[in-house]
Amino acid sequence: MTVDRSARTAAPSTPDGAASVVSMSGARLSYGDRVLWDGLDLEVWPGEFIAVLGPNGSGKTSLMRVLLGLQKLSSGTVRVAGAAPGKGNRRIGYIPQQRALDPTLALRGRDLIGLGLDGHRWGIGFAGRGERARKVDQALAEVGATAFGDRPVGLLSGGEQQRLRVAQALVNDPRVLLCDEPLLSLDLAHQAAVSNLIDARRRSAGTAVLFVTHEINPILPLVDRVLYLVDGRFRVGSPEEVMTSRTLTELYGTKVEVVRVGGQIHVIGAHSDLCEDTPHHHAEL
Ligand SMILES: Nc1ncnc2c1ncn2[C@@H]1O[C@H](COP(=O)(O)OP(=O)(O)OP(=O)(O)O)[C@@H](O)[C@H]1O
Repeated sequence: MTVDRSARTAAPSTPDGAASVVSMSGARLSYGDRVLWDGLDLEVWPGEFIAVLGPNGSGKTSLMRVLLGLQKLSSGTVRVAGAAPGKGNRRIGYIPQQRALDPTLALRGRDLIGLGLDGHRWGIGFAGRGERARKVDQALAEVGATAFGDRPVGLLSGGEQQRLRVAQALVNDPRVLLCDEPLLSLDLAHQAAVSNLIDARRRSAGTAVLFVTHEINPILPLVDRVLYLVDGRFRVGSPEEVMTSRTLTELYGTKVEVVRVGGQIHVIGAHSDLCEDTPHHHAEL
């Protein structure tokens, strides 16, 4: 399915009559007195790429957890791939925040990817061993991991492990791909490779992408809409609508400058934890 994104960037509608794959209405999440977000209405359409931005602790990972069915909303409703979160998990791919795997883990890369196909089931594996192996090989090749697919994952570099996580998330053709800072620890070449892979998949298969990041620039050309969370407030819209000095000043409640240089967006403000000013994402392995 090829998706016309231009028709949907500013005002989400259903140009091809497709149903949204994520639907949140009046969603509120609070921990005790602390409100992470409230009144969140969000429809995400097949093939759409949404960047989820916000400073530390603004509730980006918590949003992922709600969509995965790991965290209940305080109020409001949420549906993912046409079902309550947790029920439709097989249609959700998830790339978690990078954490180094245990060096003693006796699991090969191809086993990790295989878990994305049938890890939710006990006993009987994916129908047809040949078909399963073919899908795993294809997923390994897509992330350029064929050469290390048979090595124990715990002995791989952080970037190699991350590429396997991407393959695992995509191997089951998810309708929704949730990415929690998937480019962290990747060098620039692999940041581009992983971004392009995700982009190609959503264009060819209509997979919707929610992509949590502190830095929008590496993915800016791919982004249809931004969901920007700050201290209980949020804005949703195209990068041109949201990433402006006026909007971010309103959101942060303090003077923020958005500067565009050479096709990149830089956010400059009083907070040290503002998005896009954190260069650690470019760390080499
Ligand atoms: N189960 C929980 N109970 C209480 N507070 C929680 C719980 N889970 C998260 N929080 C708090 O909610 C806030 C939002 O956390 P979350 O991990 O969603 O933020 P984030 O935007 O992903 O942050 P970061 O950019 O640092 O990864 C944090 O202050 C966190 O401590």
